[in-house]
Amino acid sequence: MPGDRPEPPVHVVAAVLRDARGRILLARRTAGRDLAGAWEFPGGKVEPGEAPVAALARELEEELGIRILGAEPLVSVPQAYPHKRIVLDVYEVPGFTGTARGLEKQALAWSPPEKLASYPMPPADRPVVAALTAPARYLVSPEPESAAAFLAKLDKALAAGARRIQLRARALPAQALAALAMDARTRCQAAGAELLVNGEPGLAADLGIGLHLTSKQLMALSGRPLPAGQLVAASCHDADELAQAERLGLDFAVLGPVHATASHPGATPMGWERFSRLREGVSLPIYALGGLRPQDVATARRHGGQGVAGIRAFWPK
Ligand SMILES: Nc1nc2c([nH]c(=O)n2[C@H]2C[C@H](O)[C@@H](COP(=O)(O)OP(=O)(O)OP(=O)(O)O)O2)c(=O)[nH]1
Ligand SMILES: [Mg+2]
Repeated sequence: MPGDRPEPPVHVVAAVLRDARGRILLARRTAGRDLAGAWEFPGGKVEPGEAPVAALARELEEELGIRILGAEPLVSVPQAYPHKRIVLDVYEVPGFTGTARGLEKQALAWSPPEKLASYPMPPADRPVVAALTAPARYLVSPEPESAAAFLAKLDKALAAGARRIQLRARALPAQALAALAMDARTRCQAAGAELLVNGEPGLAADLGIGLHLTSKQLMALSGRPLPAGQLVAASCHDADELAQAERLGLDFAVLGPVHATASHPGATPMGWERFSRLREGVSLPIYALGGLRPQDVATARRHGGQGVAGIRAFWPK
């Protein structure tokens, strides 16, 4: 209907609580409620007029019997469910007093971060788990001028902490690209970083590295092109592409352009509001791309993003 506005989302606050061993607390939703049986981050709905952190403190006192000593924003995930929309606003809690107990008869579990993904959770929680366990920045290589120059930059980027990198070299002949990807793989492995190659499923399979699909490749596929455990990502610009990325079981997507950018002058920027609305329709982790800087991670996280992706601004000079 023209002018029809969707219901405003329900604001939900939830906490990342850690024990002395770094494990994170999950609570199981009890029978008879929506999403019953799913494991979630403890929390609940913000009441009218209530500040989010006050709501968080109240919910954790009611549900777990603890008092929090602070709360730092982690990620705020807009998510559309069949009968409602929510914003799952998640905070890192640096400390708390008391012992967490399931005061509403809910089961509790302390999970190491790397095991979180093995718990069945509501769709809105997948981006939260990704924010806790995967890199906030995704570096996309500028078209390499020479192999040596590219590898020198890669070394610098890895030394500066880059942990997820896309080798995008659309102009290189196949053999030169394969050689460069092998050298890059060695360096990324040594640094504990992930490497994805743009647009080359065969090369990714041969080298056992990740694959970043163009939106055109994404839409032509009918299944996931590499086994689970080998990263597959895609460039997306709209709801159909994101839905296809989710259907294929991809690991993450890049969505943009958020702002105008010199590398894609013809594309219409979507802005943060549209980024959030598109994010709502899928539960994939999504990097924002387009006219962003590495320091825009917090802004991306406020709109439900995993973080930011970029080309020039993201590489050491
Ligand atoms: N607390 C929490 N809620 C989540 C998570 N993921 C997710 O989709 N949700 C959804 C489930 C619910 O639809 C909504 C939270 O509502 P709720 O029913 O738990 O709220 P509440 O604790 O205030 O409980 P109630 O008194 O209204 O039953 O958010 C999560 O990780 N933690
Ligand atoms: Mg609750």
